[in-house]
Amino acid sequence: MSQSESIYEKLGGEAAIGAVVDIFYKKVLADDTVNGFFKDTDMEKQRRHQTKFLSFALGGPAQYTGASMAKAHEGMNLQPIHWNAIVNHLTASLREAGVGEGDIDTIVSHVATLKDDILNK
Ligand code: HEM
Repeated sequence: MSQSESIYEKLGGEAAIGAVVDIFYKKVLADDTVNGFFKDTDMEKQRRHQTKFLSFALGGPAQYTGASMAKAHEGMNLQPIHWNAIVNHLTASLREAGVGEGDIDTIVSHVATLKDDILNK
């Protein structure tokens, strides 16, 4: 186990992410605080989005070639209430998927570094 192993690798890579994606996806779409942002997003795109989202949040491989976080959320004018909802769904999904509390703390700390890039864009 290398010292640089990311949480993404530790959880089992892309396959393990799939389980979390399904849980997270259901929670996000069931939540009126945030589901409106995804109303024009089709299922296929949604799944890809969530997989990228989680890979990004978990420090996955540098295979992500999409927009910067500021660019990806440009024009959405996301506010703290939306941010908190997403982070809460992420935390609950990781917990349900059996990820340990220590790893969840690490993930939430990492995601927090993206906050300024994502809000008010
Ligand atoms: C927790 C931190 C977040 C991360 C790591 C994240 C990650 C991403 C990624 C990787 C993309 C795809 C960009 C691309 O394909 O070029 C994206 C797009 C998007 N994000 Fe986020 N995001 C976060 C927070 C949020 C929040 C708080 C909301 C709204 C409640 C949101 C709503 C969206 C929407 C609507 C899209 C576009 C989906 C589409 O392509 O139709 N994101 N995000």
